[in-house]
Amino acid sequence: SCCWGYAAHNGPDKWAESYPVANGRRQSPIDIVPSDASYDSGLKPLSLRYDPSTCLDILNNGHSFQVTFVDDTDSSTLRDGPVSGIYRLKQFHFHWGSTDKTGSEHTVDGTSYPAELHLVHWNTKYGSFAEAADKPDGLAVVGVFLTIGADNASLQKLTDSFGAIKTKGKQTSFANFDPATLLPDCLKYWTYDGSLTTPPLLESVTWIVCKEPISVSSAQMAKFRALLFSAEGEAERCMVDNYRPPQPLKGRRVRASFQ
Ligand SMILES: NS(=O)(=O)c1cccc(F)c1
Ligand SMILES: [Zn+2]
Repeated sequence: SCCWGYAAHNGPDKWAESYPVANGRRQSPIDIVPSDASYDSGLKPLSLRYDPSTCLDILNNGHSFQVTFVDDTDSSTLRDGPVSGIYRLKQFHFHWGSTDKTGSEHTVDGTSYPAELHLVHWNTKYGSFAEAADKPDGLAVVGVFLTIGADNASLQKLTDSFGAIKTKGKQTSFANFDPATLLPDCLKYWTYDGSLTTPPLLESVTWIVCKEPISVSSAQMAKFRALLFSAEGEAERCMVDNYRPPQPLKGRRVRASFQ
């Protein structure tokens, strides 16, 4: 009944009670079926240009951990790809599982990854994230899958700060982090029209899901899972399985930037 979450009483199956758009026509995430995606030669390469000095802080918001950026200039932007205009980076965050078998929001041919990174950008034609958040072309989120492998030095900078943000509501300064270090070498992507994957589930997102994953080690995943959904002084609830399962495609087309 209270705030939304990922537990049985307030999780994805209950969200439609407070957010009827949960049953809408362009909900996210989806299962991406590569053989059903159509190559679109009109899709441009992604232009992601980030300025590490715009990195502000890292926060446990009770649903995930999030790194927030100063977005009052065009220093950190997404251009081209499937979008027109300039989109500014607002924040990035992750979704992950309780085991390495599950955790991503998008799936590929029904396969889940242990985690998924979301880099959230807003369309500068709307002046602010808040104004852009409910417009059909308001947001563009780049999704990057994480796969178990070698330690990821860039992720290590994030996990090293987790001691200061273990519980809901904690935040700490986080400077000079370059989000480009979290991107795969190859920026081939799938794109489709979708939504926020958490309440308010607004249908305002152009999704750009990278085909190539980045690595994360099992030890690093264990650190993600040691974060807490709960606030200090509350009964400890490990922050795991903070992902929404795939939603119906409802006639949408998924395009590929590659053949
Ligand atoms: N998980 S997500 O769709 O990227 C998202 C959810 C809520 C707010 C936001 F800015 C991004
Ligand atoms: Zn997300």
